[in-house]
Order: sequence, then C-alpha cells, then structure tokens
Amino acid sequence: MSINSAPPSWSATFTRLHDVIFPSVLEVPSTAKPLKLGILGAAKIAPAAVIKPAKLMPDKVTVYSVAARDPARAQAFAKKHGIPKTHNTYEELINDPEIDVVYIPAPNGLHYEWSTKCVDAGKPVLLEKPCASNAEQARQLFEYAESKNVLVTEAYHWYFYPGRKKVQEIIGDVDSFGEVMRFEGSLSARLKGVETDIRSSFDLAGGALMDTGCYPISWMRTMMSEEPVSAKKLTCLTYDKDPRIDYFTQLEYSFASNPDKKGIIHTGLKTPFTELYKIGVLPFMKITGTKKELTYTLPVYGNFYHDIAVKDLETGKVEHFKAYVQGREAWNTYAFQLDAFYNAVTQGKAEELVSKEFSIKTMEAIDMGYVGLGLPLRE
Ligand SMILES: NC(=O)C1=CN([C@@H]2O[C@H](COP(=O)(O)OP(=O)(O)OC[C@H]3O[C@@H](n4cnc5c(N)ncnc54)[C@H](OP(=O)(O)O)[C@@H]3O)[C@@H](O)[C@H]2O)C=CC1
Ligand SMILES: O=C1OC[C@@H](O)[C@H](O)[C@H]1O
Repeated sequence: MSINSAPPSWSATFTRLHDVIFPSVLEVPSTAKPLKLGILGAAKIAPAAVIKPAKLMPDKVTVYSVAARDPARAQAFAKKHGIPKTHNTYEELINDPEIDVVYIPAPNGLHYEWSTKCVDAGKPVLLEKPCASNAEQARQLFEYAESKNVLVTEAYHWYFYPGRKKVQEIIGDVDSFGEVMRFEGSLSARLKGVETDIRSSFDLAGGALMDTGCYPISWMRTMMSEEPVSAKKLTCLTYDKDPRIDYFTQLEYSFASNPDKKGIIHTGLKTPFTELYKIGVLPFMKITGTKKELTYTLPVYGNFYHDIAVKDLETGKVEHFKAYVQGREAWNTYAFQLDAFYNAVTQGKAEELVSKEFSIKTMEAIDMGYVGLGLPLRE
C-alpha cells in the first residue's frame, strides 16, 4: 500500500469527493464467498461503520443479518439498509452457523458481555470503542479471547487511515523532527439529545472521556511512544442529573521519561460553544518536537478532507502533506478498517489490526483520566 503524500490536483480532489458522495456499486464476482457479518443491535453507527463499507468490498464482506432487542426494530433496520436476514435475539444471531463474524456496536457497558459470548460461539468480533468499561475488564476480555483462540479487535477506525502512518513516519524521523515533547488532541462535540443517549448512562459506561475522549487518548499514546503515568484535571463539566458523567473534559497527562513532556486532551459530548471556539471545531492532533511541530487536522473524516501540516520551529516554514492510497482515495477510516478485519479473519494478518495491548493500554489511560478527574471508573 503506497501512500501518496503530495497535495492532490483540483481534478483529483473533484474525483475523490464525487466518489465519496456517490460510491460505485460494485458487482460481486460469482466465485466470491464473502464473510457473512452479523450486527448486534440496530445501532446508529452501524451504517457508517460496516454497512456502507461492506458495499465497497462485496467480494470480501456482506452484511447478512442484524438482531435487536426488539425484533420489529431489527426488521425495520434490515429493510432500510437492505440486510437480507434478521434474528430475534442477539444470542440467535451469534449462534447461527451461517454467521462468520460479528460487529458489536452495543453500549460500552455491554461490550464485555457480548464479545465474550461471541468468543464462546467461536465468532471473530469487530468491537466498538472503547472495548470495555475499564482496563481490568479489557484485560479479562482479551485474555479470555486469546485462551479460546478467537479474534476480538477494537474498532479504532482512525488507526486504519493512511494519515496515521504518514504522521508516524514524519515524527519518527528524529533527526528532522527532534524529540516529541508535547501532544495536544481534540475530539470535542456537541451532541443533540445527549441527555437521553447511552452516553449519559453510568450503568452503560458513558461519559465524554469514554466516548469521544478515547480518540485523542489513543492518538496521544500512539504518537508519544510512551505510556502516560498520571493525568491532571484541567476542566471537567458534568451532567447535572449524574455528576459521574463528564460532558466536557480537559486533561494534562504526564510521562515518566521527562517532566516537561505533556499530553493535553480536550473532549466533550456537550462542549460549551466558548470552548469550541478556543479549541477548534474540527478534530485534530498537534505534536510538538524539539525541531518541528505537526498538526494533523481531521484524522477521522480524511476522505473528505485532511491536512498534515509540518512547521519548522526555527524557520517558520510550513509544509503540507496528504495521505491517499491510490485507487482508495475515497475510502474512509471504516472502509480501511473493514478491509483489515477481513484480511485478519481470512488470512491471519492480525498485525494490521488494533492489538489487544493497544486496547488495554488505552483503557488504562482512560481510567487514569477518570482518576485525574476525581470521577469513578466505569463498571
Ligand atoms: N466508530 C465510531 O465512529 C463510533 C462508534 N460508536 C460506538 O458504538 C457504540 C454504539 O453507539 P451508537 O451507535 O451511537 O449507539 P445507539 O444509541 O444507536 O445505541 C446502540 C445500541 O444500543 C442498544 N441500546 C440502546 N439503549 C440501550 C439501553 N438503555 N440498554 C441497553 N441497550 C441499549 C440498542 O440496541 P437494540 O438495537 O438491540 O435495541 C442500540 O441499537 C458505542 O460503543 C459507541 O462508543 C458510536 C459512534 C461512532
Ligand atoms: O465514536 C464516536 O465518534 C463520533 C462522536 O460524535 C461519537 O459520539 C462517538 O461515539
């Protein structure tokens, strides 16, 4: 997979955006035996995360069934999205021998329960982020999956976008970039109706740090190449009906190798407008080295637009990079993720996936964040 880093021409940009908005309908080769994927829950994220990406690779993955707690809800969802089958319960779907793999977009607090049940049924799982309610549960989950030799992998879709590799390549050139000293990352949203959402339920392991904060935390861990050792609260606004649920959180993480190394996280489900104005509306990560500073804008919607800007701290000169894979310019994070999942299940190429160590360490950093905020770990 070769990444084209040059800024694209106007015509390439037009073609990419056209293909993003009007994806080609691909024929399924008659010899293809795509993996049959089942979805546990008629979740809002499922169309973006697996249903649309599967249509880009019909020879690899087909969405075969959906189950919901209410069978009528599953049927309506299946009809809307052209899914051929429904199951009346999650258990029925998991235990259907026709189903090869399962996607779990359940509320966070149910991730452990349903992925262990899939493991018991021998079904590989693509599990939504964050993988569990806390780090201890994540450790138990991955140990269990490994003991049964069944793949469970977390759907940190940003990780699969080629921009991540490009950024790591730039900051990994220590002679040119210098030592990475500071990370700042933001995924700060204002979600409509969040009060009645799974994200506002402590019992379902909600909260901003869990939901949106897990992104900048996982970015920080990846780019600092060192695990944080503590987190200090900068800001924490909570839900008035349940103060265990953070709605807007800013944290400063510290690192053992050098007291000057810092990781700043901004995240929110209900970020105040004034703060959004200061932080910026678009998700970003900024990595400061002793010689250069890199800002990666939109690590999550890169097929529409992304920018990797690298500033020389001595001269002030800024260079811009893109990260498009030839022939896959219109692919989003979810398409790259599903492709990697397919490769892992069918060819054992698990090294492309988010590893269990990555998932556990990210949960540890989320827990550390809650300790820093003075809020209880999710259960
Ligand atoms: N990768 C990404 O970009 C994103 C990932 N996510 C993750 O996906 C997961 C689902 O998020 P999202 O799609 O927004 O969620 P939804 O609000 O759509 O809920 C997901 C499912 O949870 C079940 N559910 C809802 N309320 C309850 C409840 N009170 N008790 C038990 N189950 C309930 C429903 O299942 P049923 O249909 O069976 O009734 C529903 O389909 C989360 O883990 C989230 O972090 C979310 C958004 C983006
Ligand atoms: O994973 C997610 O990404 C986008 C956010 O708006 C959403 O709340 C979250 O679940």
